[in-house]
Amino acid sequence: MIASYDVVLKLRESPILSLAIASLAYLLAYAAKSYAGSPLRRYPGPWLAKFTNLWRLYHVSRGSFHHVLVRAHEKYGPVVRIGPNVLDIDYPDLNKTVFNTKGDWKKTESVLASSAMVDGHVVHNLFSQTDAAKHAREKKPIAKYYSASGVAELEPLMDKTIAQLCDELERRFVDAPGGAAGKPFDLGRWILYYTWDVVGAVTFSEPLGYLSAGRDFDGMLATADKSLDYFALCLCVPALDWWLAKNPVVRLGPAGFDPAVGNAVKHLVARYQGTDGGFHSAAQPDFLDHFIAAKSDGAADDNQIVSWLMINVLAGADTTAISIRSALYYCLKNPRVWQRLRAELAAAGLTAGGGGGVATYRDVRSVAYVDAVVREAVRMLPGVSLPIERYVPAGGVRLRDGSFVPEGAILGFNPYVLGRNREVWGVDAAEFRPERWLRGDGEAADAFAARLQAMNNADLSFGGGSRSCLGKHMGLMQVYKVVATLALRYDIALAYPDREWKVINSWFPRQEGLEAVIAKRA
Ligand code: HEM
Repeated sequence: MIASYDVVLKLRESPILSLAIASLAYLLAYAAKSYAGSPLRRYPGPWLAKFTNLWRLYHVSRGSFHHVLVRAHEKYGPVVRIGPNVLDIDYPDLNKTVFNTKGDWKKTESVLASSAMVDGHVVHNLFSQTDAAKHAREKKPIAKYYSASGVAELEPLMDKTIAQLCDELERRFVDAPGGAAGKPFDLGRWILYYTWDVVGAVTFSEPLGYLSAGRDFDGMLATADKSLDYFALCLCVPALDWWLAKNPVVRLGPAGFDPAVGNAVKHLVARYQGTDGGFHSAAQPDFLDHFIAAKSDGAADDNQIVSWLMINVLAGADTTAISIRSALYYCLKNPRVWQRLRAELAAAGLTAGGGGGVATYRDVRSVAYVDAVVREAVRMLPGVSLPIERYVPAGGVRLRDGSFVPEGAILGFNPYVLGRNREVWGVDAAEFRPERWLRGDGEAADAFAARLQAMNNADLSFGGGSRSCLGKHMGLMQVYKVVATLALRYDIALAYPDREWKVINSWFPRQEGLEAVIAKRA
Protein backbone atom coordinates (compact mmCIF):
# COMPACT_ATOMS: atom_id res chain seq x y z
CA MET A 1 0.00 0.00 0.00
CA ILE A 2 2.81 2.37 1.01
CA ALA A 3 4.75 1.38 -2.10
CA SER A 4 1.80 2.20 -4.37
CA TYR A 5 1.33 5.54 -2.56
CA ASP A 6 4.99 6.31 -3.34
CA VAL A 7 4.39 5.52 -6.99
CA VAL A 8 1.46 7.94 -7.04
CA LEU A 9 3.61 10.63 -5.44
CA LYS A 10 6.40 10.04 -7.92
CA LEU A 11 3.96 10.18 -10.84
CA ARG A 12 2.53 13.42 -9.51
CA GLU A 13 6.00 14.89 -9.71
CA SER A 14 6.37 13.72 -13.29
CA PRO A 15 6.05 16.55 -15.82
CA ILE A 16 4.42 14.21 -18.33
CA LEU A 17 1.69 13.25 -15.90
CA SER A 18 1.15 16.87 -14.91
CA LEU A 19 0.77 17.72 -18.58
CA ALA A 20 -1.67 14.83 -19.08
CA ILE A 21 -3.77 15.92 -16.07
CA ALA A 22 -3.77 19.53 -17.26
CA SER A 23 -4.78 18.44 -20.77
CA LEU A 24 -7.58 16.26 -19.42
CA ALA A 25 -8.84 19.10 -17.22
CA TYR A 26 -8.75 21.43 -20.23
CA LEU A 27 -10.68 18.96 -22.37
CA LEU A 28 -13.31 18.44 -19.67
CA ALA A 29 -13.71 22.20 -19.21
CA TYR A 30 -13.97 22.64 -22.99
CA ALA A 31 -16.59 19.88 -23.22
CA ALA A 32 -18.60 21.40 -20.32
CA LYS A 33 -18.47 24.84 -21.98
CA SER A 34 -19.49 23.32 -25.34
CA TYR A 35 -22.47 21.69 -23.70
CA ALA A 36 -23.73 24.33 -21.30
CA GLY A 37 -22.38 27.59 -22.69
CA SER A 38 -22.97 27.14 -26.40
CA PRO A 39 -25.63 29.19 -28.19
CA LEU A 40 -26.28 26.01 -30.21
CA ARG A 41 -27.35 23.98 -27.17
CA ARG A 42 -31.05 24.19 -28.12
CA TYR A 43 -30.50 22.20 -31.31
CA PRO A 44 -30.94 18.43 -31.25
CA GLY A 45 -28.32 15.93 -32.27
CA PRO A 46 -26.33 12.94 -31.10
CA TRP A 47 -25.38 13.37 -27.44
CA LEU A 48 -21.62 13.05 -27.96
CA ALA A 49 -21.59 15.59 -30.80
CA LYS A 50 -22.62 18.30 -28.33
CA PHE A 51 -19.27 17.96 -26.52
CA THR A 52 -16.79 17.00 -29.14
CA ASN A 53 -15.99 16.79 -32.84
CA LEU A 54 -14.76 13.26 -32.20
CA TRP A 55 -18.28 11.92 -32.87
CA ARG A 56 -18.06 13.26 -36.40
CA LEU A 57 -14.45 12.21 -36.78
CA TYR A 58 -15.34 8.62 -35.89
CA HIS A 59 -18.14 8.35 -38.44
CA VAL A 60 -16.21 10.14 -41.17
CA SER A 61 -13.26 7.79 -40.60
CA ARG A 62 -15.60 4.88 -41.37
CA GLY A 63 -16.41 6.35 -44.79
CA SER A 64 -20.17 6.33 -44.36
CA PHE A 65 -20.98 9.71 -42.83
CA HIS A 66 -23.52 10.54 -45.56
CA HIS A 67 -25.70 7.63 -44.39
CA VAL A 68 -25.23 8.59 -40.73
CA LEU A 69 -26.33 12.14 -41.51
CA VAL A 70 -29.43 11.11 -43.46
CA ARG A 71 -30.49 8.95 -40.49
CA ALA A 72 -29.71 11.79 -38.07
CA HIS A 73 -31.96 14.16 -40.04
CA GLU A 74 -34.73 11.55 -40.08
CA LYS A 75 -34.45 11.34 -36.30
CA TYR A 76 -33.82 14.97 -35.29
CA GLY A 77 -35.28 17.05 -38.13
CA PRO A 78 -33.81 19.58 -40.60
CA VAL A 79 -31.27 21.04 -38.15
CA VAL A 80 -28.87 18.63 -36.46
CA ARG A 81 -26.02 19.60 -34.16
CA ILE A 82 -23.08 17.53 -35.40
CA GLY A 83 -20.32 19.23 -33.40
CA PRO A 84 -20.01 21.68 -30.50
CA ASN A 85 -20.11 24.61 -32.95
CA VAL A 86 -21.51 22.92 -36.07
CA LEU A 87 -25.07 22.45 -37.31
CA ASP A 88 -25.93 20.37 -40.35
CA ILE A 89 -28.77 21.99 -42.26
CA ASP A 90 -31.40 20.42 -44.50
CA TYR A 91 -33.24 23.59 -45.52
CA PRO A 92 -32.64 23.75 -49.31
CA ASP A 93 -34.16 27.25 -49.45
CA LEU A 94 -31.17 28.53 -47.44
CA ASN A 95 -28.66 27.54 -50.15
CA LYS A 96 -29.01 30.75 -52.11
CA THR A 97 -28.47 32.87 -48.98
CA VAL A 98 -25.35 31.04 -47.87
CA PHE A 99 -23.70 30.25 -51.19
CA ASN A 100 -23.89 33.77 -52.59
CA THR A 101 -21.50 35.94 -54.57
CA LYS A 102 -20.89 38.50 -51.80
CA GLY A 103 -18.46 36.19 -50.05
CA ASP A 104 -19.76 37.06 -46.56
CA TRP A 105 -20.36 33.40 -45.61
CA LYS A 106 -16.71 32.44 -45.29
CA LYS A 107 -15.24 28.99 -45.73
CA THR A 108 -14.08 27.48 -42.44
CA GLU A 109 -10.61 26.24 -41.50
CA SER A 110 -11.84 22.77 -42.46
CA VAL A 111 -10.49 23.25 -45.99
CA LEU A 112 -6.97 24.25 -44.95
CA ALA A 113 -5.74 20.66 -45.05
CA SER A 114 -5.80 20.83 -48.83
CA SER A 115 -3.17 23.58 -48.82
CA ALA A 116 0.53 22.74 -49.15
CA MET A 117 3.54 23.45 -46.97
CA VAL A 118 6.44 24.91 -48.98
CA ASP A 119 9.66 26.09 -47.27
CA GLY A 120 7.84 26.45 -43.98
CA HIS A 121 4.96 28.46 -45.45
CA VAL A 122 1.36 27.44 -46.06
CA VAL A 123 0.64 27.77 -49.77
CA HIS A 124 -3.03 27.93 -50.70
CA ASN A 125 -4.81 26.82 -53.81
CA LEU A 126 -8.09 28.13 -55.21
CA PHE A 127 -10.11 25.71 -53.10
CA SER A 128 -8.32 26.22 -49.77
CA GLN A 129 -8.04 30.02 -49.93
CA THR A 130 -10.39 31.46 -47.28
CA ASP A 131 -9.52 35.14 -47.89
CA ALA A 132 -12.15 36.42 -50.35
CA ALA A 133 -9.96 39.14 -51.91
CA LYS A 134 -6.97 36.82 -52.46
CA HIS A 135 -9.29 34.15 -53.84
CA ALA A 136 -10.78 36.60 -56.37
CA ARG A 137 -7.28 37.73 -57.44
CA GLU A 138 -6.17 34.16 -58.00
CA LYS A 139 -9.29 33.09 -59.88
CA LYS A 140 -9.80 36.07 -62.18
CA PRO A 141 -7.01 35.45 -64.72
CA ILE A 142 -8.13 31.88 -65.43
CA ALA A 143 -11.91 31.78 -64.86
CA LYS A 144 -12.72 32.30 -68.55
CA TYR A 145 -10.85 29.15 -69.57
CA TYR A 146 -13.22 27.08 -67.39
CA SER A 147 -16.41 28.72 -68.72
CA ALA A 148 -18.68 26.76 -71.07
CA SER A 149 -17.11 28.40 -74.13
CA GLY A 150 -13.57 28.06 -72.75
CA VAL A 151 -14.02 24.35 -72.16
CA ALA A 152 -15.63 23.81 -75.57
CA GLU A 153 -12.25 24.64 -77.11
CA LEU A 154 -10.72 21.71 -75.24
CA GLU A 155 -13.14 19.15 -76.68
CA PRO A 156 -10.66 17.79 -79.27
CA LEU A 157 -8.21 17.01 -76.43
CA MET A 158 -10.96 15.19 -74.52
CA ASP A 159 -11.95 13.30 -77.66
CA LYS A 160 -8.44 11.91 -78.06
CA THR A 161 -8.57 10.53 -74.52
CA ILE A 162 -12.13 9.15 -74.81
CA ALA A 163 -11.06 7.44 -78.05
CA GLN A 164 -8.09 5.97 -76.18
CA LEU A 165 -10.38 4.71 -73.41
CA CYS A 166 -12.50 2.95 -76.04
CA ASP A 167 -9.42 1.49 -77.76
CA GLU A 168 -8.10 0.10 -74.48
CA LEU A 169 -11.48 -1.37 -73.51
CA GLU A 170 -11.79 -3.01 -76.92
CA ARG A 171 -8.25 -4.34 -77.00
CA ARG A 172 -8.37 -5.74 -73.48
CA PHE A 173 -12.00 -6.75 -72.89
CA VAL A 174 -13.98 -6.76 -76.15
CA ASP A 175 -11.58 -8.26 -78.69
CA ALA A 176 -9.15 -9.76 -76.19
CA PRO A 177 -7.51 -12.95 -77.39
CA GLY A 178 -7.35 -16.18 -75.38
CA GLY A 179 -10.95 -16.24 -74.18
CA ALA A 180 -10.63 -13.03 -72.12
CA ALA A 181 -13.22 -11.24 -74.28
CA GLY A 182 -16.53 -10.72 -72.56
CA LYS A 183 -15.15 -11.52 -69.09
CA PRO A 184 -16.01 -9.28 -66.10
CA PHE A 185 -13.64 -6.38 -65.52
CA ASP A 186 -13.50 -3.34 -63.24
CA LEU A 187 -15.07 -0.65 -65.45
CA GLY A 188 -14.93 1.86 -62.57
CA ARG A 189 -11.15 1.52 -62.46
CA TRP A 190 -10.86 2.24 -66.19
CA ILE A 191 -13.04 5.31 -65.82
CA LEU A 192 -10.56 6.53 -63.19
CA TYR A 193 -7.60 5.93 -65.52
CA TYR A 194 -9.47 7.93 -68.14
CA THR A 195 -10.24 10.92 -65.89
CA TRP A 196 -6.65 11.20 -64.68
CA ASP A 197 -5.34 10.89 -68.23
CA VAL A 198 -7.74 13.48 -69.58
CA VAL A 199 -6.51 15.97 -66.97
CA GLY A 200 -3.04 15.58 -68.50
CA ALA A 201 -4.50 15.91 -72.01
CA VAL A 202 -6.35 19.18 -71.40
CA THR A 203 -3.70 20.61 -69.09
CA PHE A 204 -0.48 19.89 -70.99
CA SER A 205 -1.56 17.93 -74.08
CA GLU A 206 -0.18 14.68 -72.74
CA PRO A 207 -2.18 11.99 -70.92
CA LEU A 208 -0.67 10.98 -67.59
CA GLY A 209 -0.32 7.40 -68.84
CA TYR A 210 -2.75 5.32 -66.75
CA LEU A 211 -4.82 4.13 -69.73
CA SER A 212 -1.85 2.84 -71.68
CA ALA A 213 -0.30 1.27 -68.56
CA GLY A 214 -3.63 -0.17 -67.45
CA ARG A 215 -2.62 0.36 -63.82
CA ASP A 216 -1.64 2.90 -61.19
CA PHE A 217 1.97 2.68 -62.39
CA ASP A 218 3.38 5.46 -60.17
CA GLY A 219 1.14 4.98 -57.12
CA MET A 220 -0.43 8.41 -57.63
CA LEU A 221 -4.02 7.19 -57.59
CA ALA A 222 -3.51 5.34 -54.31
CA THR A 223 -1.80 8.44 -52.88
CA ALA A 224 -4.80 10.55 -53.89
CA ASP A 225 -7.11 8.19 -52.00
CA LYS A 226 -4.94 8.40 -48.87
CA SER A 227 -4.80 12.18 -49.11
CA LEU A 228 -8.57 12.37 -49.31
CA ASP A 229 -8.95 10.08 -46.30
CA TYR A 230 -6.64 12.46 -44.43
CA PHE A 231 -8.49 15.53 -45.70
CA ALA A 232 -11.85 14.11 -44.58
CA LEU A 233 -10.56 13.66 -41.02
CA CYS A 234 -9.13 17.19 -40.94
CA LEU A 235 -12.51 18.53 -42.05
CA CYS A 236 -13.85 17.42 -38.65
CA VAL A 237 -10.85 18.48 -36.57
CA PRO A 238 -8.89 21.10 -38.55
CA ALA A 239 -6.22 21.30 -35.82
CA LEU A 240 -5.14 17.79 -36.82
CA ASP A 241 -3.61 19.25 -39.97
CA TRP A 242 -1.41 21.59 -37.93
CA TRP A 243 -0.21 18.80 -35.68
CA LEU A 244 0.39 16.35 -38.49
CA ALA A 245 1.49 18.47 -41.45
CA LYS A 246 1.91 22.17 -40.78
CA ASN A 247 3.86 22.23 -37.51
CA PRO A 248 7.42 23.56 -37.76
CA VAL A 249 9.07 20.41 -36.38
CA VAL A 250 8.03 17.19 -38.07
CA ARG A 251 5.72 16.36 -40.95
CA LEU A 252 3.74 13.15 -40.47
CA GLY A 253 1.04 13.53 -43.08
CA PRO A 254 -0.61 13.53 -45.48
CA ALA A 255 0.85 11.49 -48.31
CA GLY A 256 2.28 14.14 -50.65
CA PHE A 257 1.49 14.74 -54.29
CA ASP A 258 5.17 15.03 -55.12
CA PRO A 259 4.99 12.97 -58.36
CA ALA A 260 2.11 15.13 -59.64
CA VAL A 261 3.90 18.36 -58.66
CA GLY A 262 7.09 17.03 -60.30
CA ASN A 263 5.13 16.22 -63.44
CA ALA A 264 3.56 19.71 -63.53
CA VAL A 265 6.97 21.37 -63.13
CA LYS A 266 8.48 19.09 -65.79
CA HIS A 267 5.79 20.11 -68.28
CA LEU A 268 6.16 23.79 -67.46
CA VAL A 269 9.92 23.69 -68.05
CA ALA A 270 9.51 21.65 -71.25
CA ARG A 271 6.96 24.15 -72.58
CA TYR A 272 9.36 27.04 -71.89
CA GLN A 273 12.14 25.14 -73.63
CA GLY A 274 9.97 24.04 -76.55
CA THR A 275 10.71 20.37 -75.86
CA ASP A 276 7.14 19.31 -75.11
CA GLY A 277 6.16 15.73 -75.77
CA GLY A 278 2.57 14.62 -76.24
CA PHE A 279 0.32 16.13 -78.89
CA HIS A 280 0.79 19.82 -78.11
CA SER A 281 0.36 22.19 -81.04
CA ALA A 282 0.00 25.94 -81.34
CA ALA A 283 -3.32 25.38 -83.13
CA GLN A 284 -4.82 23.67 -80.06
CA PRO A 285 -3.99 25.61 -76.90
CA ASP A 286 -4.26 23.80 -73.57
CA PHE A 287 -4.49 25.09 -69.98
CA LEU A 288 -0.72 25.41 -69.69
CA ASP A 289 -0.66 27.76 -72.69
CA HIS A 290 -3.36 29.89 -71.04
CA PHE A 291 -1.58 29.95 -67.68
CA ILE A 292 1.71 31.00 -69.29
CA ALA A 293 -0.18 33.76 -71.13
CA ALA A 294 -1.53 34.94 -67.74
CA LYS A 295 2.07 35.14 -66.53
CA SER A 296 3.01 37.25 -69.58
CA ASP A 297 0.16 39.59 -68.63
CA GLY A 298 1.75 39.98 -65.21
CA ALA A 299 -1.05 38.10 -63.42
CA ALA A 300 1.03 35.16 -62.19
CA ASP A 301 4.48 33.79 -61.46
CA ASP A 302 5.71 30.22 -61.95
CA ASN A 303 4.58 29.13 -58.47
CA GLN A 304 1.07 30.34 -59.27
CA ILE A 305 1.15 28.42 -62.56
CA VAL A 306 2.09 25.20 -60.75
CA SER A 307 -0.72 25.80 -58.23
CA TRP A 308 -3.23 26.25 -61.08
CA LEU A 309 -1.90 23.12 -62.82
CA MET A 310 -2.26 21.12 -59.62
CA ILE A 311 -5.87 22.17 -59.03
CA ASN A 312 -6.87 20.47 -62.30
CA VAL A 313 -5.36 17.24 -60.99
CA LEU A 314 -6.50 17.46 -57.37
CA ALA A 315 -10.06 18.72 -57.90
CA GLY A 316 -10.91 17.43 -61.36
CA ALA A 317 -9.91 13.80 -61.80
CA ASP A 318 -11.60 11.91 -58.96
CA THR A 319 -14.79 14.01 -58.98
CA THR A 320 -15.31 13.45 -62.70
CA ALA A 321 -14.66 9.70 -62.35
CA ILE A 322 -17.18 9.52 -59.50
CA SER A 323 -19.86 11.23 -61.59
CA ILE A 324 -19.29 9.08 -64.70
CA ARG A 325 -19.34 5.93 -62.57
CA SER A 326 -22.58 6.99 -60.88
CA ALA A 327 -24.29 7.60 -64.22
CA LEU A 328 -23.18 4.19 -65.53
CA TYR A 329 -23.90 2.28 -62.32
CA TYR A 330 -27.39 3.64 -61.72
CA CYS A 331 -28.32 3.19 -65.39
CA LEU A 332 -27.05 -0.38 -65.49
CA LYS A 333 -28.77 -1.17 -62.19
CA ASN A 334 -31.98 0.07 -63.80
CA PRO A 335 -32.07 -1.59 -67.24
CA ARG A 336 -35.26 0.32 -68.09
CA VAL A 337 -33.30 3.57 -67.85
CA TRP A 338 -30.31 2.24 -69.77
CA GLN A 339 -32.59 1.06 -72.58
CA ARG A 340 -34.46 4.35 -72.70
CA LEU A 341 -31.16 6.24 -72.79
CA ARG A 342 -30.01 4.23 -75.80
CA ALA A 343 -33.38 4.57 -77.50
CA GLU A 344 -33.39 8.35 -77.01
CA LEU A 345 -29.85 8.61 -78.43
CA ALA A 346 -30.91 6.55 -81.43
CA ALA A 347 -34.14 8.53 -81.91
CA ALA A 348 -32.06 11.72 -82.02
CA GLY A 349 -30.03 10.13 -84.83
CA LEU A 350 -26.82 10.14 -82.80
CA THR A 351 -23.85 8.01 -83.71
CA ALA A 352 -20.49 7.80 -82.08
CA GLY A 353 -19.18 9.30 -85.28
CA GLY A 354 -17.27 12.37 -84.08
CA GLY A 355 -13.48 12.45 -83.77
CA GLY A 356 -12.30 8.86 -83.13
CA GLY A 357 -15.84 7.53 -82.69
CA VAL A 358 -16.67 9.91 -79.83
CA ALA A 359 -20.08 11.58 -79.48
CA THR A 360 -19.89 15.36 -79.81
CA TYR A 361 -21.00 17.48 -76.86
CA ARG A 362 -23.35 19.52 -79.03
CA ASP A 363 -25.17 16.38 -80.17
CA VAL A 364 -25.36 14.84 -76.72
CA ARG A 365 -26.61 18.03 -75.06
CA SER A 366 -29.50 18.09 -77.52
CA VAL A 367 -30.94 14.89 -75.99
CA ALA A 368 -32.95 15.88 -72.91
CA TYR A 369 -32.91 12.37 -71.46
CA VAL A 370 -29.09 12.31 -71.28
CA ASP A 371 -29.24 15.52 -69.28
CA ALA A 372 -31.88 13.97 -66.99
CA VAL A 373 -29.75 10.87 -66.44
CA VAL A 374 -26.63 12.88 -65.62
CA ARG A 375 -28.37 15.27 -63.24
CA GLU A 376 -30.10 12.40 -61.49
CA ALA A 377 -26.85 10.44 -61.13
CA VAL A 378 -25.08 13.44 -59.62
CA ARG A 379 -28.02 13.94 -57.25
CA MET A 380 -27.92 10.29 -56.15
CA LEU A 381 -24.22 10.48 -55.28
CA PRO A 382 -22.77 14.00 -55.48
CA GLY A 383 -19.03 14.23 -56.14
CA VAL A 384 -18.76 15.95 -52.73
CA SER A 385 -20.83 14.09 -50.14
CA LEU A 386 -19.65 15.53 -46.82
CA PRO A 387 -20.97 18.79 -45.33
CA ILE A 388 -19.74 21.95 -47.09
CA GLU A 389 -19.17 24.32 -44.17
CA ARG A 390 -19.58 28.07 -43.89
CA TYR A 391 -19.30 30.50 -40.96
CA VAL A 392 -22.47 32.41 -40.08
CA PRO A 393 -21.59 36.06 -40.85
CA ALA A 394 -22.07 39.20 -38.74
CA GLY A 395 -25.72 39.67 -37.78
CA GLY A 396 -26.40 35.93 -37.54
CA VAL A 397 -29.10 34.10 -39.45
CA ARG A 398 -32.71 33.21 -38.73
CA LEU A 399 -33.65 29.70 -39.80
CA ARG A 400 -36.98 28.61 -41.22
CA ASP A 401 -38.05 27.16 -37.86
CA GLY A 402 -37.77 30.69 -36.38
CA SER A 403 -34.62 29.98 -34.40
CA PHE A 404 -31.63 32.31 -34.55
CA VAL A 405 -28.04 31.17 -35.12
CA PRO A 406 -25.45 33.75 -34.07
CA GLU A 407 -22.35 34.91 -35.94
CA GLY A 408 -19.41 32.52 -35.75
CA ALA A 409 -21.38 29.28 -35.66
CA ILE A 410 -20.68 26.86 -38.50
CA LEU A 411 -23.45 25.62 -40.79
CA GLY A 412 -22.82 22.50 -42.87
CA PHE A 413 -24.69 21.70 -46.08
CA ASN A 414 -24.24 18.21 -47.45
CA PRO A 415 -25.23 17.87 -51.14
CA TYR A 416 -26.10 14.21 -50.47
CA VAL A 417 -28.50 15.10 -47.63
CA LEU A 418 -30.07 17.96 -49.61
CA GLY A 419 -30.48 15.51 -52.49
CA ARG A 420 -32.68 13.34 -50.26
CA ASN A 421 -35.00 16.13 -49.07
CA ARG A 422 -38.54 14.85 -49.59
CA GLU A 423 -40.16 18.27 -49.75
CA VAL A 424 -38.19 18.91 -52.92
CA TRP A 425 -37.66 15.46 -54.42
CA GLY A 426 -40.81 13.69 -53.26
CA VAL A 427 -41.36 10.38 -51.48
CA ASP A 428 -39.16 8.57 -53.99
CA ALA A 429 -36.19 10.83 -53.19
CA ALA A 430 -33.96 7.80 -52.60
CA GLU A 431 -34.76 6.30 -56.01
CA PHE A 432 -32.92 6.82 -59.27
CA ARG A 433 -35.58 8.25 -61.57
CA PRO A 434 -34.22 10.54 -64.32
CA GLU A 435 -37.79 11.35 -65.41
CA ARG A 436 -38.11 13.71 -62.43
CA TRP A 437 -35.98 16.19 -64.42
CA LEU A 438 -38.42 16.15 -67.36
CA ARG A 439 -41.84 17.67 -67.71
CA GLY A 440 -44.38 14.99 -66.79
CA ASP A 441 -47.32 13.95 -68.96
CA GLY A 442 -50.11 16.39 -68.27
CA GLU A 443 -47.87 18.61 -66.10
CA ALA A 444 -48.57 22.29 -66.73
CA ALA A 445 -45.61 24.33 -68.01
CA ASP A 446 -45.77 26.65 -64.97
CA ALA A 447 -45.89 23.76 -62.52
CA PHE A 448 -42.87 22.13 -64.17
CA ALA A 449 -40.94 25.41 -64.17
CA ALA A 450 -41.62 25.82 -60.43
CA ARG A 451 -40.62 22.22 -59.69
CA LEU A 452 -37.43 22.56 -61.74
CA GLN A 453 -36.58 25.80 -59.95
CA ALA A 454 -36.99 24.11 -56.55
CA MET A 455 -34.78 21.20 -57.67
CA ASN A 456 -32.11 23.58 -59.01
CA ASN A 457 -32.14 25.54 -55.74
CA ALA A 458 -31.69 22.37 -53.70
CA ASP A 459 -28.89 21.07 -55.90
CA LEU A 460 -25.55 21.78 -54.26
CA SER A 461 -23.59 19.14 -56.15
CA PHE A 462 -21.25 21.79 -57.57
CA GLY A 463 -21.41 24.16 -54.60
CA GLY A 464 -22.69 27.68 -55.22
CA GLY A 465 -21.98 31.42 -55.42
CA SER A 466 -18.47 32.79 -55.70
CA ARG A 467 -16.98 29.50 -54.42
CA SER A 468 -18.89 27.22 -56.77
CA CYS A 469 -17.01 24.58 -58.70
CA LEU A 470 -14.57 26.07 -61.18
CA GLY A 471 -14.51 22.87 -63.23
CA LYS A 472 -18.25 22.24 -63.44
CA HIS A 473 -18.44 22.66 -67.22
CA MET A 474 -15.36 20.56 -67.81
CA GLY A 475 -16.50 17.78 -65.46
CA LEU A 476 -20.05 17.66 -66.77
CA MET A 477 -19.03 17.79 -70.41
CA GLN A 478 -17.05 14.62 -69.89
CA VAL A 479 -19.83 12.84 -68.04
CA TYR A 480 -22.20 13.52 -70.95
CA LYS A 481 -19.69 12.56 -73.62
CA VAL A 482 -18.30 9.41 -72.00
CA VAL A 483 -21.69 7.99 -71.01
CA ALA A 484 -23.22 8.67 -74.44
CA THR A 485 -20.19 7.32 -76.32
CA LEU A 486 -20.14 4.09 -74.32
CA ALA A 487 -23.92 3.69 -74.68
CA LEU A 488 -23.70 4.22 -78.45
CA ARG A 489 -20.75 1.90 -79.03
CA TYR A 490 -21.18 -0.98 -76.61
CA ASP A 491 -23.54 -3.40 -74.97
CA ILE A 492 -22.62 -3.13 -71.31
CA ALA A 493 -24.11 -4.95 -68.31
CA LEU A 494 -23.21 -5.27 -64.66
CA ALA A 495 -21.25 -8.47 -64.12
CA TYR A 496 -23.03 -9.07 -60.80
CA PRO A 497 -26.37 -7.24 -61.05
CA ASP A 498 -27.51 -8.25 -57.56
CA ARG A 499 -24.46 -6.83 -55.81
CA GLU A 500 -24.34 -3.30 -54.42
CA TRP A 501 -21.18 -1.36 -54.94
CA LYS A 502 -19.14 -0.03 -52.05
CA VAL A 503 -18.84 3.72 -51.45
CA ILE A 504 -16.06 5.10 -49.25
CA ASN A 505 -16.95 8.69 -48.50
CA SER A 506 -13.83 10.78 -47.92
CA TRP A 507 -15.26 14.16 -49.05
CA PHE A 508 -15.22 12.65 -52.56
CA PRO A 509 -17.25 9.42 -52.30
CA ARG A 510 -15.13 6.91 -54.19
CA GLN A 511 -16.89 3.83 -55.41
CA GLU A 512 -15.59 0.28 -55.67
CA GLY A 513 -17.18 -2.64 -57.48
CA LEU A 514 -18.45 -1.29 -60.80
CA GLU A 515 -17.67 -4.59 -62.47
CA ALA A 516 -19.10 -5.04 -65.93
CA VAL A 517 -19.08 -7.12 -69.09
CA ILE A 518 -18.80 -5.37 -72.42
CA ALA A 519 -19.28 -6.24 -76.08
CA LYS A 520 -19.48 -4.27 -79.33
CA ARG A 521 -23.02 -3.08 -79.83
CA ALA A 522 -25.02 -5.58 -81.85
C1 HEM B 1 -18.26 16.35 -62.07
C2 HEM B 1 -17.25 16.64 -61.34
C3 HEM B 1 -17.13 17.65 -60.21
C4 HEM B 1 -17.89 17.81 -59.09
C5 HEM B 1 -19.10 16.98 -58.66
C6 HEM B 1 -17.32 18.93 -58.33
C7 HEM B 1 -17.82 19.42 -57.14
C8 HEM B 1 -17.37 20.57 -56.51
C9 HEM B 1 -17.98 21.19 -55.35
C10 HEM B 1 -19.21 20.67 -54.63
C11 HEM B 1 -17.26 22.29 -55.04
C12 HEM B 1 -17.56 23.29 -53.92
C13 HEM B 1 -16.78 22.96 -52.67
C14 HEM B 1 -16.93 23.99 -51.58
O1 HEM B 1 -17.72 24.94 -51.68
O2 HEM B 1 -16.23 23.82 -50.57
C15 HEM B 1 -16.18 22.37 -55.98
C16 HEM B 1 -15.21 23.35 -55.97
C17 HEM B 1 -14.17 23.37 -56.85
N1 HEM B 1 -13.96 22.54 -57.93
FE1 HEM B 1 -15.15 21.04 -58.53
N2 HEM B 1 -16.23 19.38 -59.03
C18 HEM B 1 -16.10 18.65 -60.17
C19 HEM B 1 -15.14 18.81 -61.14
C20 HEM B 1 -14.13 19.72 -61.11
C21 HEM B 1 -13.11 19.85 -62.11
C22 HEM B 1 -13.03 19.04 -63.41
C23 HEM B 1 -12.27 20.82 -61.69
C24 HEM B 1 -11.05 21.28 -62.45
C25 HEM B 1 -10.51 22.39 -62.36
C26 HEM B 1 -12.78 21.34 -60.41
C27 HEM B 1 -12.23 22.36 -59.67
C28 HEM B 1 -12.80 22.93 -58.54
C29 HEM B 1 -12.23 24.07 -57.83
C30 HEM B 1 -10.96 24.82 -58.19
C31 HEM B 1 -13.08 24.34 -56.76
C32 HEM B 1 -12.92 25.44 -55.72
C33 HEM B 1 -13.61 26.67 -56.26
C34 HEM B 1 -13.43 27.87 -55.37
O3 HEM B 1 -13.37 27.75 -54.14
O4 HEM B 1 -13.37 28.95 -55.96
N3 HEM B 1 -13.92 20.63 -60.10
N4 HEM B 1 -16.28 21.32 -56.89
